[in-house]
Amino acid sequence: MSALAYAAERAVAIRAVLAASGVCQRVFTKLVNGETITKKDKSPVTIADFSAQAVVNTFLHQSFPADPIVGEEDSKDLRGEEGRVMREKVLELANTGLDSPLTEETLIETIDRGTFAGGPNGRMWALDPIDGTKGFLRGEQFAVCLALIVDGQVQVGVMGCPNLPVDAKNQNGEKGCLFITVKGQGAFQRNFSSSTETPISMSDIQSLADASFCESVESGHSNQSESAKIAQLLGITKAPVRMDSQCKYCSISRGDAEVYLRLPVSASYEEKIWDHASGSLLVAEAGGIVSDVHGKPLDFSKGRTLATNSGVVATHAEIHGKVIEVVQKVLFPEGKL
Ligand SMILES: Nc1ncnc2c1ncn2[C@@H]1O[C@H](COP(=O)(O)OS(=O)(=O)O)[C@@H](OP(=O)(O)O)[C@H]1O
Ligand SMILES: [Mg+2]
Ligand SMILES: [Mg+2]
Ligand SMILES: [Mg+2]
Repeated sequence: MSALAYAAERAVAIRAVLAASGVCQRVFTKLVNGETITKKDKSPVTIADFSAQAVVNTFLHQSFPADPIVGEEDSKDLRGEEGRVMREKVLELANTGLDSPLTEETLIETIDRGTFAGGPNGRMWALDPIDGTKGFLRGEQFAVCLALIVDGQVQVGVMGCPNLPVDAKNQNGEKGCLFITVKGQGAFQRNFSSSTETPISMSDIQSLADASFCESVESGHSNQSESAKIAQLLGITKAPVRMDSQCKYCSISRGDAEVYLRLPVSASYEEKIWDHASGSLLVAEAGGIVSDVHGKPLDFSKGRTLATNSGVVATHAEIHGKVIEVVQKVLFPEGKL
């Protein structure tokens, strides 16, 4: 029997995400004020974001040197005299996750391997070294997210969620889980502490009255008053589960909640491919459908953003049509798109 498709990519992605997750956990225990900087759009970035991108990019380059990477971060703030303090910290931290240490020069080069523009052709990796940086800073949920996209289709997704309980029913139990998926091969979860993988699937709810939904913690990332209206119209009575990062996709994929709503707050914001590539494949492989608010599939072939999509609606396949119908009614009451 021939080997499963993308077996090598899956294995390398697991090693890379575990190493980067370890770096993030080490940074968190050391994180102090002043090590967070803010980008032009006011989003935070920490030494952990840079270090984790350097670690993952190093693993990818070792195994797949020809593959381009669409990564969230770049080295701009680490260069020159202004960036020296930050650069030295990032170098030290990144090297805690690597067998062969990077130098200051190779660190910059490695981080900037993530500047690929994306597009419709060929292979590329999409990397969010820390998704949910705000959650990371609060000691709550964040995820290291890596996906392989081939000709615009996500083929492999691996997400490391260091603060996510391995069992949602035991919030005080072991934390740290990895979610793994390859197109056509299903969705799996394993603990950081063991390599045993367990298949996961979305919960097969019979009635929306029993459902609960996930959304962003940040009201600036998803319109929470509209999601409350949608929930009410759907007959959902449970309070929303607010969680940072693609842990939302992971949670619904293993049945902790049934619906993930990300409703656009501003018409001009384009979702980034690294915020959705791995999570959307995980949900699809766990029995769900992921689309934008119009029911259109997410299109990963348009560059670094989902330029032709608006928001995200992820649910079990059985209820997706119904949820989209209500989302449309609430967002576009006059039927205008
Ligand atoms: N305006 C707006 N609308 C939608 N999304 C935005 C917006 N601004 C930022 N971002 C992206 O949100 C990513 C974090 O998403 P979350 O779902 O984790 O939101 S939350 O911060 O937890 O509430 C976050 O990812 P990270 O930067 O990796 O944390 C951003 O890429
Ligand atoms: Mg960010
Ligand atoms: Mg992100
Ligand atoms: Mg990020």
